Amino acid sequence: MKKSNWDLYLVTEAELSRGRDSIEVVKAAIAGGIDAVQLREKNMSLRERFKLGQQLKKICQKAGVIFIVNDRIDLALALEADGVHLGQSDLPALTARQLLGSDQILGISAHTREEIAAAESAGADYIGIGAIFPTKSKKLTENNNGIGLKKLAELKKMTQLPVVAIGGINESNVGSVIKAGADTIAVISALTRADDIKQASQKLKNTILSTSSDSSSAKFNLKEKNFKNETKAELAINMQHNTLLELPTNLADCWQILKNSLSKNSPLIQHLTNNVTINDCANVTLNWGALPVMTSGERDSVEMLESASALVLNIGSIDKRSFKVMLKSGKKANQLGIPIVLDPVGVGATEYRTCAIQKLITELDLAIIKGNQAEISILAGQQAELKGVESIGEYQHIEEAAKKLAAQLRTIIVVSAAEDIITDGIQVQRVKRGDQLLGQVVGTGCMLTSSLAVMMGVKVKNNSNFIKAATLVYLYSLLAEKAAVKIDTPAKFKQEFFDQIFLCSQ
Ligand SMILES: Cc1ncc(COP(=O)(O)OP(=O)(O)O)c(N)n1
Ligand SMILES: Cc1ncsc1CCOP(=O)(O)O
Ligand SMILES: [Mg+2]
Repeated sequence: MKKSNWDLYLVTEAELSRGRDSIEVVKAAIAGGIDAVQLREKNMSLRERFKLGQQLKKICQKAGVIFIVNDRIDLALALEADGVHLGQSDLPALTARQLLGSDQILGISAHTREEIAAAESAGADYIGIGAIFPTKSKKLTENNNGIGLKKLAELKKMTQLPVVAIGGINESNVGSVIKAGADTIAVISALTRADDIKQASQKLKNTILSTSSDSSSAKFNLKEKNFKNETKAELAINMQHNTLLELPTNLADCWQILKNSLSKNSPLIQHLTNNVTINDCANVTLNWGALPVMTSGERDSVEMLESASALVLNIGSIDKRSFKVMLKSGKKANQLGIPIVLDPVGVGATEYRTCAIQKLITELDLAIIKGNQAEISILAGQQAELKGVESIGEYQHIEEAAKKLAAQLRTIIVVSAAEDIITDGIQVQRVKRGDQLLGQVVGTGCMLTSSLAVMMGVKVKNNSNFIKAATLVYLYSLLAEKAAVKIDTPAKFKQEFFDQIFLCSQ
C-alpha cells in the first residue's frame, strides 16, 4: 500500500448516513476521489452485508477503488474482496493471512508495540490506528478522547508498514493527522454525514494531498530543474544507471511493484490490433516482461482471453470482421474482469471508425482509452483536425476534454502529445518528457497502448489504474529520452528504445 495512491479510505455505516444507503454514499464518495472502501455495517446481518458487499464490490471494481471487508474473513473471501480489516478481537492476523493467501490486503488495528510486531510478522499490509480523536461513530473502550496525535506519532515510528489513521478525523484536523505520520486517512462520519458527499470527499482528499505532498513536490521540482540544466553528455552519464531516480517518488514506488510482479508473472496480453504496427507492439510487450498474443480470429480470440490478463483493442485497420471480433472479445473480457485498453486510432477521420468506436465505448467497460489530442477531443464531443490518423491543430482545452470524458465513461484517459495527460476525471498528471524522435517512428503511439495494457494486466493490490497509467507514461517518456541521448536517427532510436525498455524491466 502506497501513501501516494491510497490517501482517503471510506468506512461504510448506513446507520450513520442520514437516511442514505451505503451504495449512494459510496458512489458519491468515489465520484469525489476516495481510494478505498471498507464494508463495516456493524448492525447488519451477515446475509445483509453479503448482499450489500456484492453491489459495493462491483461499484468499486469498476472505479478502480480498493474494496475491503471489516471483521470477517469468510465474508471477504465469499465476496472476493481486495482484503480484510481485522481488530484485536477478531481472528488472529496470522490465521487471517493463511486463509487469505499472500495477494489479499490484510489490515490490522494495533495500538501497542507488541500488537504492531505481531501484525508485521503475520504479514499485515497496513496498521490501522485509532480512534485518534473523540468520535460518536464507535464506542471507545479505553480512551473516550481518542489516543491523540502524540501517540499516533509514537506508534508510527514503530512500524515500516503504512499507517491508516481513523476516528474523529475531519476536514479541520486531517492536516495535523498527516503531519503526525499517517499515510492514509479512514473516515466514517466526515463523509457519510456530509451534506454533499462528493464535495466533502474532494475537499478532504485535496487537503490530504496538499499536506502530504508539500515537501516531496518541492524536491521533485528541484530535480527536474537540475535535470534540464544538464548537457546531453552529462545527462548520458547520469542516466546510465538511474532513470528511476527521475520518476516522481510515488511513480517510482509503483514501478518497483509492477516490475516485481512482471518478472514473476509475465501476464499474457491479447491484442486485436492493426496490421501496420503489430510486430512492434508484440516486441514492446515482450520487452516489458509480458507475453504478447496477437490472435485475431473470433473464436480463437475469445478463447484466448481465458488465459489473458489484459486486452488491447486498437482500431488502426478496422473492418467489419475485426470490429465484430473486438466487440465480442471486449464483452468476454468484461465478463472475466480483464482490463481493456482502447486505442481509437483515427476516430473522426472516417464515419466508419467513428461509429465503430462509439459502439465499443457504449457497450464495453474500458480501463483506459489512449489517444492523441484530436482523437480524445472528438470522443469528448469537441472539434478536432485530423490528417489521416495524425492529430493536427491546437488543443487549448484538451485537459478539460480529457477530464470530462474520463468522468463520463468512468475510465482513465491518456492523451499522448508533446505534453502527455493522464486523468481519471478527478486527478490529472501531466508528463512533459520524451523526445521528438518518438514522432519519427511509426507505431510509438500503438506501442504506448500495448505498454499501458501490460501494466493494466499486472495485478497489484495497492495501486490504482490512474497511478499505474501515470507511471507507465512517465517511464515510457524517460526511456525514450534515454535512448535519444545515445542515438539521433529514427531507425536506430527505435532499436535502442526497445533495448532501454528491456533493460529497465530486468
Ligand atoms: C482502517 C481501519 N482502522 C481501524 C479500524 C477499527 O477496527 P476494529 O478495531 O476491528 O474495530 P471495528 O471497526 O471492527 O469496530 C477499522 N475498522 N478500519
Ligand atoms: C471504526 C473506528 N475505529 C476506530 S474509531 C472508528 C470510527 C471512525 O468513525 P468517524 O470517522 O466517524 O470518527
Ligand atoms: Mg473489527
